[in-house]
Amino acid sequence: MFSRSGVSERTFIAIKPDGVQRHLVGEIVRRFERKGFKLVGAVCCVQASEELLKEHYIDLRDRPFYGRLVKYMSSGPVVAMVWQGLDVVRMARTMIGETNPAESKPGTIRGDFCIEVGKNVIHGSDSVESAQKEISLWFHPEELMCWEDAAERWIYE
Ligand SMILES: Nc1ncnc2c1ncn2[C@@H]1O[C@H](COP(=O)(O)OP(=O)(O)OP(=O)(O)O)[C@@H](O)[C@H]1O
Repeated sequence: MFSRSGVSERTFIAIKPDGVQRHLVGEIVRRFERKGFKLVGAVCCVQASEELLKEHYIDLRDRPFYGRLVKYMSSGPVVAMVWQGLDVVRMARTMIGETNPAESKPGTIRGDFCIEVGKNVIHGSDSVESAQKEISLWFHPEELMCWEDAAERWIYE
């Protein structure tokens, strides 16, 4: 197992129903893989319950779009994933872009693949604490894999 401290940081990434419907799953997974991050958990095509989504977005419960957001997220299958690597929470947010795709730079996922905030194709945890909470909400501990990535010695110094 690669032992550098920090490499074991994990983040929760979900491809939202519009990302699945628009056939972006392969493209998004490819970006995270090619960056060098390690996939340690995935539930491909899960229909999230309203109960889970309300808990996931609990911090936004007073926002006017909360009901619409829960409906959008439960409107079709999502792909839920856990990615691991050095500083992965922050770097994944950089790869994803701004909440509003219109403010996201080309080269980011939202900058390249979507237009409106209410259909922004992907979720990524915004802090290490949120990632821990979200991972435990969406996954049982035994669903997460510890595995040795042979490429790690070519990714980290
Ligand atoms: N003004 C809005 N109108 C409609 N939906 C919105 C609006 N603002 C945010 N949302 C939706 O709520 C989600 C969560 O909002 P938040 O402010 O936490 O942004 P985020 O952290 O970039 O997004 P996410 O948590 O999905 O990664 C957004 O990704 C988007 O789908």
